[in-house]
Amino acid sequence: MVRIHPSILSADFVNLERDLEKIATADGVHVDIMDAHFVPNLTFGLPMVQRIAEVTRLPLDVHLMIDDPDTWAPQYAIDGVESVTFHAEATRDAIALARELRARGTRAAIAVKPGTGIDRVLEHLPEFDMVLIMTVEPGFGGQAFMGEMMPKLEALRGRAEELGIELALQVDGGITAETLPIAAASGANVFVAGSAVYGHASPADRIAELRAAGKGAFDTGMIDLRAIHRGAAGASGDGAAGSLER
Ligand SMILES: O=C(CO)[C@H](O)[C@H](O)COP(=O)(O)O
Ligand SMILES: [Fe+2]
Repeated sequence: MVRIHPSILSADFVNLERDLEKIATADGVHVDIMDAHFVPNLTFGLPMVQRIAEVTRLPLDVHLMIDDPDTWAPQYAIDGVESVTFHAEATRDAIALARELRARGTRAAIAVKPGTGIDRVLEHLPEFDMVLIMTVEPGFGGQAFMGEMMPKLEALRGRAEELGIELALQVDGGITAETLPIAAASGANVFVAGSAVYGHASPADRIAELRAAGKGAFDTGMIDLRAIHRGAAGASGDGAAGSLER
């Protein structure tokens, strides 16, 4: 199933309740928490997430771009929050943190920046409910999609299939009706879109377009699309190499 999670980073923070209503047809709300340390930008914290959870019926997908998630992430496992995503580059102990989040009743997700490899995530895949592959450098909306991250998605989807586990595979950054099918063909099934949704006169129409683009990719057949993408982009396995270290 294709899930569309608009990012409220591109919403009007002063009119957030109104802007949340505009995305009522989505599958979840992507909430970017930035601390001006892990990334060079600042958004908001737990009190805002609590209020967002109160005013929307959609499940929240919290993307923590903060230092020391080992200390702070568990606090975000509140009612209405479906998943808490922390960065591999910021955590001291990804497995202990994932277990703590699951114990608190939320889905545990790990994110990797474009320059970070996925070897350790692959090794411990059953510990996570979702993996977020960043397709831009985290920090800002409106950047261009990095197609060279697709081998990471393919490696993760392949490993999840081998293990027979359900894995949500999320992409964040530069998702549009054109780039979404490329990520879907590589195994992604949860799509974050900020500027594409809120930059459109009708966010609901854009959500429908994104959903149709994703469904089209799955109907066409992922294997065929992967082959087309490889042919077009000459994708190599480079993006999947490396460790979890910065
Ligand atoms: O995590 C993020 C930035 O770090 C945002 O979720 C992302 O940038 C969404 O914006 P856009 O769809 O405009 O690229
Ligand atoms: Fe995000």
